Amino acid sequence: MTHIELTKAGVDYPVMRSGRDRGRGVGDLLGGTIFKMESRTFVRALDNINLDLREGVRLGLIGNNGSGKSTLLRTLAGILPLSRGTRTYSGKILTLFSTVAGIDLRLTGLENVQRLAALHQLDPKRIPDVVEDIVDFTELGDFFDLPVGTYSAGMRARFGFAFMTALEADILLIDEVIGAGDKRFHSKAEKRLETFTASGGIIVVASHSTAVLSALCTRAVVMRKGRIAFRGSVPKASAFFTASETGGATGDDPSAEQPAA
Ligand SMILES: Nc1ncnc2c1ncn2[C@@H]1O[C@H](COP(=O)(O)OP(=O)(O)OP(=O)(O)O)[C@@H](O)[C@H]1O
Repeated sequence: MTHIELTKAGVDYPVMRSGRDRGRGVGDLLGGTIFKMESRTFVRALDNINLDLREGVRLGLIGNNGSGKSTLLRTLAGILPLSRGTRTYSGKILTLFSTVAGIDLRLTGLENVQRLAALHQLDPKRIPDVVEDIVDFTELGDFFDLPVGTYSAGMRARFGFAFMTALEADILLIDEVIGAGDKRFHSKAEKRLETFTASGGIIVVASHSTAVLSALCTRAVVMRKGRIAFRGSVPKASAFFTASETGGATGDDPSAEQPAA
């Protein structure tokens, strides 16, 4: 059964530090927590994260700059090792971080699909169908035969999303890149993600846009200084996030301690 789970997970980045102590920023909302241990400096980017994601979940991550969304996605993906806690998963994980890993900006959309298909060991017989599906979904038209480097950010988001969702993944992890797409793309993406989770897939999307998360996700967690400050429906999480930005919601939400999403 497809699942991905973090238990009491934490990530500390070791950093070089020579600057003086400037104290906390306004409201102390930005970034993780800087601390010293044995004369070395670290940024605690994730702390005590409990997430148990099961089949059919579409989870959004929301939070200020530096609150830990990208670190959490990379931890879920297994790209970053944990400093504490455990990660277990079953299923094939694919990521869409800023762009598709392995893409060559000098090659056309079509050439990239052919290359990436080989990289992902796609059955060559499937490539024509995948190409047709991507052309249809992205609506790139003649741009499909131009180098991907000539695409706008939103066009690249369309291309990357269409390619990743055409592969047979169980868990999709998507960062801010999705926010570059327009409304039409988000509504097409929503339908595709619905189908993906209906057949048992898991999706985690990080975005600053509550509109994007409302369109793509059914649940959300609010990250704050590397911790889960709130978890619940997307509208409730958005309201909590907005209130916390204006000082109306402080401290971790008690429900955040429940490993459910
Ligand atoms: N390579 C790194 N080395 C040291 N610290 C890092 C590194 N990457 C991230 N951090 C720190 O980890 C914390 C979390 O960063 P992360 O990129 O996960 O946040 P984010 O929520 O994705 O931010 P944003 O919304 O700005 O993209 C921040 O304090 C950041 O300074």
